Amino acid sequence: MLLERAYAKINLTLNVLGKRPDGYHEVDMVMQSIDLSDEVALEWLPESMEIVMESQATSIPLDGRNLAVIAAEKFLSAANLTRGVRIYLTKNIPVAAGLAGGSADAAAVLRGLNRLAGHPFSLDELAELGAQIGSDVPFCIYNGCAIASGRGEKITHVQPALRSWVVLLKPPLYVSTTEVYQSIQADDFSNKRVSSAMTERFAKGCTLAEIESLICNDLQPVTFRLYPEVAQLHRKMQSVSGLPCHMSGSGPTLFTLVPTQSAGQRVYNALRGFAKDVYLARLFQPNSGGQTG
Ligand SMILES: C[C@@](CO)(OP(=O)(O)O)[C@H](O)COP(=O)(O)OP(=O)(O)OC[C@H]1O[C@@H](n2ccc(N)nc2=O)[C@H](O)[C@@H]1O
Ligand SMILES: Nc1ncnc2c1ncn2[C@@H]1O[C@H](COP(=O)(O)OP(=O)(O)O)[C@@H](O)[C@H]1O
Repeated sequence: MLLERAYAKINLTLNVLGKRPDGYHEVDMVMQSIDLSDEVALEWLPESMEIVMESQATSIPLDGRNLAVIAAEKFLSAANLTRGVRIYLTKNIPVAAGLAGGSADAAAVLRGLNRLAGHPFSLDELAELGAQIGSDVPFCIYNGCAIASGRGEKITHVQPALRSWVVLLKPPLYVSTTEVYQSIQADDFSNKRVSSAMTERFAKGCTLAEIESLICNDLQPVTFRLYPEVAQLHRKMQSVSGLPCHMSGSGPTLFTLVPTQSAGQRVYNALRGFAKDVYLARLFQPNSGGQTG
């Protein structure tokens, strides 16, 4: 049995630059992994050609619609393998939350099967395969901090990254990424890419306070219009924490960055007074040696 971790992400910047002829939106984002993670266990099935998926999670399909199963199918076909696989997913990342949980699971399956099969693909090749599954999957292959452009699949690694903790609040509702992108109006588009300004500040070793003013998300007003209860929770989170709060991806998860674990614990305790799904996590960088394919 081989274990692979699937890390959630937050968006430190998310600019939507326009709609493309293929129906996707051109984006420019600073993506950052956090150490809130799912665990994927994988093994070959000796006497079966099936992909068998199991999980303790009750809120996601465990059949061919699961992104982990789709990833296994893609991998086997690209590697020209006819083998059965068992996937056991321990789900900790909240679902449909703007944290790329499904994409992270798909990426972990690609990395894990690549290890089981003796590394037929490089990480870059796995990212290309991942792009066929979803726009966020290539980033989840590498983890760490990156600028993501195109529809989100073009990855430029960023080093050094920000060192910080994050407190997350997941509002109790389901947000569809497709619905949010479909609800964008002309005024929501930005003509600027904030990502390079932010990563220049990382390189200068700027403090969290100096980075804070650049955190942005063009999808935030869209989701707030669709779900006013998220806007209301955002106001409450800011007033209770006394800190600027932001939305990740298409939402609805809200987050605030804090410099230390103890500061994070104080904010966590305050938010737990009115919200059930609150998490304290650390921004995650893979080992300096990087992950192997
Ligand atoms: C908004 C973001 C920000 O990181 O994350 P989440 O909120 O999903 O975590 C991503 O852009 C989400 O990427 P991902 O969740 O992989 O989306 P995909 O499966 O590729 O696309 C789902 C649907 O979203 C829309 N879509 C997605 C990406 C993009 N750049 N433009 C789009 O218009 C399309 O309608 C597409 O059919
Ligand atoms: N392994 C998976 N984990 C979570 N969601 C999954 C998975 N496979 C498929 N899905 C579906 O993908 C959709 C988006 O889930 P998720 O990736 O958690 O959202 P987001 O990208 O907003 O963080 C949900 O409708 C969910 O049912």
